[in-house]
Amino acid sequence: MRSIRLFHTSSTWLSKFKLDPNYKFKCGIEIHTQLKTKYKLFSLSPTSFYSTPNSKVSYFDCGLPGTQPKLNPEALYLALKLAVALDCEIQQNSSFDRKHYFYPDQPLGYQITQHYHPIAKNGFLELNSKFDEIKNSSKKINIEQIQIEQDTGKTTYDKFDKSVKVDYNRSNMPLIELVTKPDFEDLQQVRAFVKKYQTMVRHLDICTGDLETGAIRIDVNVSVNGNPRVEIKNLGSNSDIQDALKYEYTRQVDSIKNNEKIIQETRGWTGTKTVSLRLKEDAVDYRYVPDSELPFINLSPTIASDIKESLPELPEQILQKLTSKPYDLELKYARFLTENRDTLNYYFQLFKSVADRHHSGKLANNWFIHEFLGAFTKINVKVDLDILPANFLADLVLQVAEKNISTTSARLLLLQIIQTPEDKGKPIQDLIVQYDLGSPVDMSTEDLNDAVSDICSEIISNNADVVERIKKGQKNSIKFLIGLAMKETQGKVNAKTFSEKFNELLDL
Ligand SMILES: Nc1ncnc2c1ncn2[C@@H]1O[C@H](COP(=O)(O)OP(=O)(O)OP(=O)(O)O)[C@@H](O)[C@H]1O
Ligand SMILES: [Mg+2]
Ligand SMILES: [Mg+2]
Repeated sequence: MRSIRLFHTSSTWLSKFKLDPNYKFKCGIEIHTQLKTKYKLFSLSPTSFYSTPNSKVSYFDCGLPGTQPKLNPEALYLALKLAVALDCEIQQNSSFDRKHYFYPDQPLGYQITQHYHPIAKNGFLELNSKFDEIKNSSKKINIEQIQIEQDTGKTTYDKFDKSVKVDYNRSNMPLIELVTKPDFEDLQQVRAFVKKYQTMVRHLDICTGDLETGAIRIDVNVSVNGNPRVEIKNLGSNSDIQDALKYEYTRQVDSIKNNEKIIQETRGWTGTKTVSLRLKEDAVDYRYVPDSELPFINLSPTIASDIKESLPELPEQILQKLTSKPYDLELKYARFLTENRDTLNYYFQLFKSVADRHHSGKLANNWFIHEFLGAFTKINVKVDLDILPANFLADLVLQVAEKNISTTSARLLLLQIIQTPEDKGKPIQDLIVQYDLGSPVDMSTEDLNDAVSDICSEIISNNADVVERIKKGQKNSIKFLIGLAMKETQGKVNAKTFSEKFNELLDL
């Protein structure tokens, strides 16, 4: 199989950075995840991602006096899905608290969160070297808790009129904060955990899973050799997380070597280094109090098992399935498919559609991953699966399998379809006719056999040097001759026919 750029194998850059065995790295992370609900957490304004600033704001979202919160049950349901998928203990009773601080993006003067009684506790996510890029064979990351909370608005500094602008569209959007125990022992584990978490929230369909858009925001806490922890807030990409961790670990190790005291503090990441934002002594006193307007959440004792039954297959189960019979995909391709639900669904449909028509579904593997997705990469176009529905790609695969069209023609047709919007949705059979790609397949006809013989003979006489090489044992050079013949016939005759003919004519 040809390899294409869509896939990365292992991350060699990670191995360049080494922890010093004398300085023990310890890390715990906090993940904020924006839930994909229709409405906001405590109001009926629609959630919005790309709307005009301040166009999706209700009275409650901007903290007008007299307005009251009402919990959106969809947010609760999505949080529970994640909690169950991570094997957390769902708390039958939980409640909301007010975390006070004053900032323009927080119009209520406090954030509603779950400080004293979160919705779920004590879960875990297991990493293993079969499916995750970690050094040990397995590593369990314990989850301390999952809490539901509101997002804040967004402030931006406008350079032109030198003012700070506030957009309340994000205010009161539903978030969950997941807090892990400080179980990470190296950087690979953090990276693998975040990746696995991203894939999981996408599969559960509770969040887009993207760090770059801010749908997931991560704070990391690092300590070395039992010294106080330092928190680095708001890391926006996987590489920022890795770079910030490397920088902070090295900084702390150097401090210890220089006998400097490490203090508990919160730092920010500038893109090249971490800088102090505030020390523990200056920590804000949040004056947590239970929210007086929101009732307790009381859940049925069977809620965890009920939700468990309704969960889709989790990414790890899917990977297991894709790498075993009948799919038998290589792990890197299985991983690629698992990262995107639409791609995965397309693959399963294609596989089934080919298998249903009495062919090995495995024919689909190469055609989907290398030929179809590869064609987009080849011409540098964003993958759009709608261009060719799965059952149509299955038609094409079968046309090739039944030798009604050559592999070369099928490849050309895929490129053509991708670049021609008018071809979208047209049946494959019609396109084969439209582009005159049907091969004169009937090899029983003497005419065709003669035509193939003529073409091959001519190529042989025009390429004496290649023929000599083949005769001397470089059998592979025959591919060059086949290529010339295919070009001559514009891919209408398949490679196997030419291969047989060349072998016959050259007495191989
Ligand atoms: N010694 C340690 N070294 C590294 N990380 C630690 C250590 N002790 C605790 N942590 C991590 O610090 C994080 C603490 O998060 P938590 O949300 O409980 O508190 P916080 O950071 O003080 O609160 P806030 O949500 O306001 O930032 C957890 O992820 C935990 O695993
Ligand atoms: Mg926290
Ligand atoms: Mg924190």
